[in-house]
Amino acid sequence: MTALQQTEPRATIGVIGGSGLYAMEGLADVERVTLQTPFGAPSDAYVIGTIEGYRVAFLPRHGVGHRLSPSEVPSRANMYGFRMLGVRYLIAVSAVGSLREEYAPGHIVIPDQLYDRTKGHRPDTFFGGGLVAHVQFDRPFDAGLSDRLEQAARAAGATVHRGGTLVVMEGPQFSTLAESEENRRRGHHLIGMTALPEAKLAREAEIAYAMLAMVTDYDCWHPGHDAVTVEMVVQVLQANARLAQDVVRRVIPLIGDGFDSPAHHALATAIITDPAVIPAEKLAQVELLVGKYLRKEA
Ligand SMILES: CSC[C@H]1O[C@H](OP(=O)(O)O)[C@H](O)[C@@H]1O
Ligand SMILES: Nc1ncnc2[nH]cnc12
Repeated sequence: MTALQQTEPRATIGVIGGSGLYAMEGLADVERVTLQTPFGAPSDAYVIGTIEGYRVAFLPRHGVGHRLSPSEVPSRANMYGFRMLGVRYLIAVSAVGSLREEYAPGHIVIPDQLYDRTKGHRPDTFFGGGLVAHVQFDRPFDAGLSDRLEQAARAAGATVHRGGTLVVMEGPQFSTLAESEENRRRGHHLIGMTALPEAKLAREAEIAYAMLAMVTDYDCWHPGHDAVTVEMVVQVLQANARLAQDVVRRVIPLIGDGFDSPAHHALATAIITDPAVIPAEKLAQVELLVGKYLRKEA
């Protein structure tokens, strides 16, 4: 299927899988949807299927086979594509390093803050080009969705930590010891490479976004650990693959038919440009996101 705007809602719940989570288990009535968006092609085809009676759209962030580095993940296309499918609740699964003794490998964290240490090269907004919008981002994760994720993770028997700041680095190299120690001094709890700009774009697409962070290693600061390796990360992910799948399966019915989220109204107070001066091509590009607000103004 190729379409640039939403035609029919196909799923209101989405899951974006990170390292080690390239497919979702237990989906019934599966369809694969290949989308082209005004912001390019997403990481892979979306796989849509039914879990516990609800349609869910899954996308592997790095593509099947893990072809895309963190800097190459096309987050604008990925988030726009989810919105084209009708997704309004997105669970982001991510492998993260721990910067705190108490957040041990194998644990699950539902972070509540982000700190941007990417290098500014990743396209991180749908706006600009004649249409300026400034969404709020003081609370990057949706509280209601995080509550449900926490409940699901506890029900699955995981060791769960609620809250924590995830610092997002550019990568793909892991941190130096000096960087890891500085991240700890700054009070950060976790480190990863992909939550930004993904979370910002979900907000601009008015999708409620929460993260299931799987702790895979202690980064390099921990005296009891050698430098982090991909082998180490993959080993912990493999040992916890079933747990991640179980948490995701359990959170779907908790989201159910949905709930109101501030994220769903993120653009209501964000657009500053006079509709009369927005270029037609720009409007066409983001009609799916802003159409309802601009039509109201007209
Ligand atoms: C394989 S270790 C580093 C890699 O894993 C994480 O990916 P994701 O967030 O998609 O699970 C991390 O951000 C790096 O991209
Ligand atoms: N130590 C680490 N640093 C950055 N991203 C990670 N993803 C998993 N472990 C990580």
